Amino acid sequence: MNFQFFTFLNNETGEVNFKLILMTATSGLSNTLNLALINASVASMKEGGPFWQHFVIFGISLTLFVYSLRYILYESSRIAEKAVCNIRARLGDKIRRCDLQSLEKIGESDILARISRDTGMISQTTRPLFAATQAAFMVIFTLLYIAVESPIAVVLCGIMILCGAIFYMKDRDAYEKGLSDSSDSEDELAKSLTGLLRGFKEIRINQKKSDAVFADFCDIASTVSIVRTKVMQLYADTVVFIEMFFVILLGGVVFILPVISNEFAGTVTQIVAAILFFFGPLATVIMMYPVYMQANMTVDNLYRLERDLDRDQKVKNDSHSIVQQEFNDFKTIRFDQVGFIYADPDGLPSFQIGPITTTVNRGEILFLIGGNGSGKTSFMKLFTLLYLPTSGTIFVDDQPIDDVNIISYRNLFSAIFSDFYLFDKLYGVGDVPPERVQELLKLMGIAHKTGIKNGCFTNTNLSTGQRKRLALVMAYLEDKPVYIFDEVAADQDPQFRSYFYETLLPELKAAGKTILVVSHDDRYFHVADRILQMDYGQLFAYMDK
Ligand SMILES: Nc1ncnc2c1ncn2[C@@H]1O[C@H](COP(=O)(O)OP(=O)(O)OP(=O)(O)O)[C@@H](O)[C@H]1O
Repeated sequence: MNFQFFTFLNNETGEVNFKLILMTATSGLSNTLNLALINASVASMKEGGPFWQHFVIFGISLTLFVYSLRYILYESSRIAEKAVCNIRARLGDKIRRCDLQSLEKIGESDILARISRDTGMISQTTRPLFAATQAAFMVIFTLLYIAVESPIAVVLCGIMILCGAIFYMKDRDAYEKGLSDSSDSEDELAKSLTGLLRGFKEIRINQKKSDAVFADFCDIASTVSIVRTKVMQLYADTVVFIEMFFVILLGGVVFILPVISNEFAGTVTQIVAAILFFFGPLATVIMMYPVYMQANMTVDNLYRLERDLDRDQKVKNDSHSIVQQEFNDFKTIRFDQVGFIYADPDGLPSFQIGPITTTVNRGEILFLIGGNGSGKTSFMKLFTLLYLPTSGTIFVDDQPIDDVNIISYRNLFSAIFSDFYLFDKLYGVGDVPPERVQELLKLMGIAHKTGIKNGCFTNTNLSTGQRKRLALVMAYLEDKPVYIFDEVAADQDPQFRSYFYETLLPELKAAGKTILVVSHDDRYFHVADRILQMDYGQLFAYMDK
């Protein structure tokens, strides 16, 4: 028996404890006691019953049952939500500390499916699974009760349940495979849906593309439907099996037992009542078993994601909560034979950056030029150490950057990449006076489009150029020693472009900032102290003042 799901709940919360198990068993036991008391009371009617003693014990047992059942249902809901919250927080934390390359390898849709769909499944199924565990206890105690009433009856029930279990288990592998296929095909569907949403503009203006994408989406949706139908049909077989099994069990007790044992006649009513009584719980246990298998699989998926996030985590000592300022007064950033290699899906090198040996001085304005695919973006990711070098070392002054100081190094930068994301809150800039934000918005010419309220921008539905200006506002507020601007001026009007190159960059330089700008605006090349060129992954000096 695989207890992975319950182990997961306990690992995440430490609260699947003895008391919870005891309460689950108590709930099963007290309900069996209810049955025994009802049976005893019925039997006592021949001797002048029902007796008040039975009634009192029945009251106590019922109270115990209600209390323990309520306890396990409340606790299991709380534990499930706590476990889900913990794993979401832990995975979220690992994601933010993960290497960019690992994140790119795992893929956004896999992460979204795990953190939203799989954790949602755990939160939905935990309570029913605890209820099924309680039902399993009830079945065991009811069988014990039958054993007390008639040992031969429990042997017959036991044999029949065993045969039933063997028959039922024969589909287990098919069921597990069906669940696994279903989970894989739903992941594919999530990926396809992401494409449909992200590529909305492209497909909306191209009917052929729209039809092809939609056909692909329908194919995947239909695969999901076929796989799910198969799983559900196996589930339907289970339901039919349970109904049939129950009737066979009752028939066996009523027709076979009297033939093999003549002491049975006196207890027939109690035993039939007991079977009728435990049928509900037994059905729950059997029906919940596939759900339990699915829950185990979900836990597997979550831990697989966690392992993937951990595996490529090269920076072990990520003291992320303490952002040290140790490099803020740096004089130089030096690349010593720094190289980076992309690998294709077979692990073979597909594109190489460097090895690069160069020095960036504090307060320099550097322009980076190069053709499409020459490696500019990759170089920026390497410069900021979002990608870790596959060879060579980066030095800040004379200090090599390693696992211990990499977080401080990364915190030197404020970057606007071409695919930047704009948060609508002023995250990570402390308590900035709203007047200062307003002043910057005015400076960037977007004060009429957005403002600041309770630490949030009032509007982020802006044009591409305006969004870049808002990103510049954030970059100013972050006030880092090194700025990286990837084609920030490309979507700006001529006035702002001129302002960006001829006022903003020199002002930042005057404030001691180091700036790397990806730009093809040769009209403004005079602003740069140096121009670097990327070509097939190699860095060359294009112009040096
Ligand atoms: N995640 C990745 N995995 C594998 N190869 C990649 C990846 N990203 C980029 N490359 C490859 O690295 C090379 C350099 O890409 P990069 O994006 O750095 O170029 P770029 O100069 O910024 O191009 P552009 O001006 O078109 O944005 C390209 O050949 C590209 O195919």
